[in-house]
Amino acid sequence: MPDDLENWHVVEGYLAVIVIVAVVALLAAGGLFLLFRPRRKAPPPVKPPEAPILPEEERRPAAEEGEGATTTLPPPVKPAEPAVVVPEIEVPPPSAGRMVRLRSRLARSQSSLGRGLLDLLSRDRLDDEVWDEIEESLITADVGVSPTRIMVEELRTKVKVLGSRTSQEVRGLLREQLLAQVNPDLDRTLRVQKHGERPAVVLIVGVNGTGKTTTTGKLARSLVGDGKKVVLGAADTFRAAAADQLQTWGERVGADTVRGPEGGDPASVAFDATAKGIEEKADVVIVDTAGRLHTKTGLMDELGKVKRVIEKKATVDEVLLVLDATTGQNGMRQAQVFAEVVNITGIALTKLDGTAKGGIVISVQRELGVPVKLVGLGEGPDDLAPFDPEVFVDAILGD
Ligand SMILES: Nc1nc2c(ncn2[C@@H]2O[C@H](COP(=O)(O)OP(=O)(O)OP(=O)(O)O)[C@@H](O)[C@H]2O)c(=O)[nH]1
Repeated sequence: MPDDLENWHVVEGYLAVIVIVAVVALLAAGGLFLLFRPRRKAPPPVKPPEAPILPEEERRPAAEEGEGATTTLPPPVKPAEPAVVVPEIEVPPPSAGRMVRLRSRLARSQSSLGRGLLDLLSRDRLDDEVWDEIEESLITADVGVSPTRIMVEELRTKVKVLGSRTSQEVRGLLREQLLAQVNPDLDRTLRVQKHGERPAVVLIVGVNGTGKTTTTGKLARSLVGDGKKVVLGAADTFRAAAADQLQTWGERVGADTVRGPEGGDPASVAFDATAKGIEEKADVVIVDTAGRLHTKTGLMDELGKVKRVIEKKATVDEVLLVLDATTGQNGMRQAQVFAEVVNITGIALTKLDGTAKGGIVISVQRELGVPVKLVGLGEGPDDLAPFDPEVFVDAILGD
């Protein structure tokens, strides 16, 4: 074989080796690429749309219909247009006959006293022990020691004269005695008559918490019910809520309320209320005062000043002391402090529906020397009544 041919075979051998190596290298590189190729980032999971949150009452029927039940959603509620609130002026009933209307409330709270006394007085033998029991019943009902003694003495004498008694006679005797102590002859008319162009002024005094502001509001209603034009003065500047409360009472019956800044001078509010009453040609101005029993002189100064400034423009015709019937002797002591610092002309006895101790009517009149003119017989706006002694005594005795 010639040398050239031999060389050519050697070159061919080399070339084949190179090709094989190149193919193997390519395959290896491809495998490595597949193994380590960069991964494409997965897209974020798509969140299913959230179901609308329905109010409790709309969710409940769907649950009751069972799983898979379809619920028809109510059409979206259009927000209501803001309504213009026109306060409705109420027409309260007149004051006359209110105590008769509220008689059942009184009977409910007071008749146990009457029943007890009638039972004791109807016994065949009325010995000292029974008389002691009668005395105790009267004292427990807050009648007061000395009116109780007077009543028991009178009853003893009359029972002796009568001898045997029918239940009607016993009732008659007790009625007579109770009525005498309540005293139907006292003048209980509210002085709310206008003086020419000037309105009458009523000052409401008493300890806070006795129902003073409530009574002022109820009185305004009652006077409006009697056809009078009323202006209110919120001179209880000590308690901010009292002015709001009074204003609400006034708005309900169309009466304007004059108020001042919280903690301001009560006398200045009383003065402005009187001026407003004159300007509006009102019949009555009712001024609610603060009832802080800080010191007696402080109270005297405050109420004295309120009265003096009103009297620059009008006359204070009525000073009503509000007393909570449920507070018994404690309330009575506080009432006495007021009576010492201001000339009280009448008592408004509140919450008489909430106590069996109706005898307080007798004792408070006696202690303070002024008549009970108004009684509160409930929380309703028209549950304030002119006091009527006969209705009161009959409610105690029952039918
Ligand atoms: N049952 C009954 N509740 C009454 C009577 N008078 C007032 N009240 C209630 O007593 C509650 C308490 O009244 P008070 O705490 O004295 O409040 P107020 O009327 O603002 O009185 P002041 O604090 O004195 O201004 C209120 O819910 C009144 O409705 C009443 O004659 N009978």
